[in-house]
Formats: sequence, structure tokens, C-alpha cells
Amino acid sequence: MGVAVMKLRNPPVNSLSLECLTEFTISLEKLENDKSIRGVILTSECPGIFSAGLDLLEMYGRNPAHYAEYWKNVQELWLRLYTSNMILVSAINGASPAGGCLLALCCDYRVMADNPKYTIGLNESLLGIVAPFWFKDMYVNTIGHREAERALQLGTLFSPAEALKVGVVDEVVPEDQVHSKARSVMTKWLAIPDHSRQLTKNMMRKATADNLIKQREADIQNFTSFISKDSIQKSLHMYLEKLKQKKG
Ligand SMILES: CCCCCCC/C=C/C(=O)SCCNC(=O)CCNC(=O)[C@H](O)C(C)(C)COP(=O)(O)OP(=O)(O)OC[C@H]1O[C@@H](n2cnc3c(N)ncnc32)[C@H](O)[C@@H]1OP(=O)(O)O
Repeated sequence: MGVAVMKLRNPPVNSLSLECLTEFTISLEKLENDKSIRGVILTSECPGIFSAGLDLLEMYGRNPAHYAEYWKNVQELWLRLYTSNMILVSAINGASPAGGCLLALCCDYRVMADNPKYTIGLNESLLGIVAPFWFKDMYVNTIGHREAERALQLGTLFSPAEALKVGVVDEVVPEDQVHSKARSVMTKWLAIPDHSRQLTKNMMRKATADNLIKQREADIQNFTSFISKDSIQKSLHMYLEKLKQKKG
């Protein structure tokens, strides 16, 4: 029925390394150019993890040129996903913090597995970093200003039930039904004529995407100088240490 399933596979936690981002963007571009494909189901092949978000090791202990290159690719993937003409449905079958949540938010519909161990949200502030304006814009578009304001400041990671309540996801289903539900949602969306659905999607999303497009270079500069700061590098170091210690 012209539907592709994209499975994220970058063990152990599907972090979005530079290589992973680049491959993702290229695959998406290929699908976008394949006229037989009308929809994509985005999911993960890593057990229990949808995506751990941006790769912290791409943002820690590197040089400014690397940070700039990395951020350019983060922007590129986001723009492609967010403005895709295809129907995107995410089958969120695991934890989905920060950049993982960002991927899901780009989709037209989000189905999440009902497992309280899996959380989702833009938790950047917990890491001592700040979600950029275009992450924030997409969050506001999805859950509204007040909820986004609170969740961004607190770095809230929502359980599936909370995520459903606040509107971060559209549906929560038993874990073994995530993929079948994503497929049935896709069938419903495929019944809408592409041209009217695409024009409507574009109308809803263009201003948000344009907001980044018009200041991409400044956003790269801003990211590079922010992430290069000693205080921010120190925060990332502490967060990485915390992740290590969690293992015991
Ligand atoms: C002006 C602009 C400002 C900057 C804006 C930047 C926007 C940033 C967006 C982001 O996405 S930042 C990343 C946020 N991600 C997280 O906070 C998730 C952190 N990870 C976890 O919470 C957990 O790892 C997990 C995903 C819930 C999985 O838990 P699990 O117990 O299954 O695995 P772990 O033992 O914790 O991890 C295994 C292994 O993977 C490493 N790792 C985890 N997450 C990342 C990551 N995002 N990037 C790189 N590496 C990651 C973790 O350290 C472990 O490594 P080892 O100890 O095995 O070496």
C-alpha cells in the first residue's frame, strides 16, 4: 500500500550520532523521491528504546567545527521530517527523551506502547542545556503554550498515560499492538487524497519550518557557542557520569 517502515538501529540506545543522522536524512530523501511511497511508519529496532535523542558524545569534548557540522545535520533532518509530504506515523516502542521525542513530534500521528518504563518528553533542561526555539515551537504546536512552558522548564519525561493526557502522543496501546495500531492509523490517513492532505499539512507547519530556515546559520552559531561553553561542557560531563553511575 505504498508504506515504508523505517526502523532506527543504532545500538545500544539509538542515539542520533552524526552518521546516524546523515543516514536517516538520506533514507528519508530517497523515500520522499519514490512516488510509490505515501507513508512511513517510524519505529525502533532497539528493545525498549525508541531513541535516546541527540548523541551526547557529538556535543561533548569536540571542537567548534564539529559542533557546527553536527548541528547543521540535526537541522537538516528536522526540516526533512517536519515538512515531509509523506504521512508519518511513529510507533514509539521505547524510551523517547529529547531528540527522540523530537523525531516523534515531527510525525503526523504518534502511537506509544503502554509501558510505564518508557518515557517521552523534551528533558533538555535536566541536562543543563536548553531546547532550541524550533524544538520549543513544535512542542507548543503540539501541546499548547502553557503545557510546553511547564514541561520545558521542568524537563518533564512523561509516562505513556501522562503523554496521552497532555497530547504529546495521540494514542497509547498495549506494547504488542503498537505496530498493528500504527498500520491501521496509516490506513485511515491513506484514505485522504494526498494533494489536500499535503497542502493542509504545509499550511499548518510552514511558518514553524520557515522560522528556522530564515535563521539557520545564526542558529548554528548560537548552538556552537552555547555548547562550547565550559559551564555547558561541565553539565554534559556530569550528566554522562550520572548515566554511567546508574549502571552501578
Ligand atoms: C542552543 C542549543 C542548545 C543545545 C540543544 C541540544 C538539544 C539536545 C537534545 C538531546 O537529545 S540531548 C540527549 C538527551 N538524551 C537523554 O537525556 C537520554 C539519556 N539516556 C538515558 O536516559 C538512558 O540511556 C536511556 C535512553 C533511558 C536508556 O537507558 P538504559 O538503562 O537502557 O541504557 P544506559 O545504560 O543508560 O545507556 C547505555 C549506553 O548508552 C549511553 N547513552 C545513553 N544515552 C545517550 C545519548 N543520548 N548519547 C550518547 N550516549 C548515550 C550511555 O551513556 C551508556 O553508555 P556506556 O556507559 O555503555 O558507555
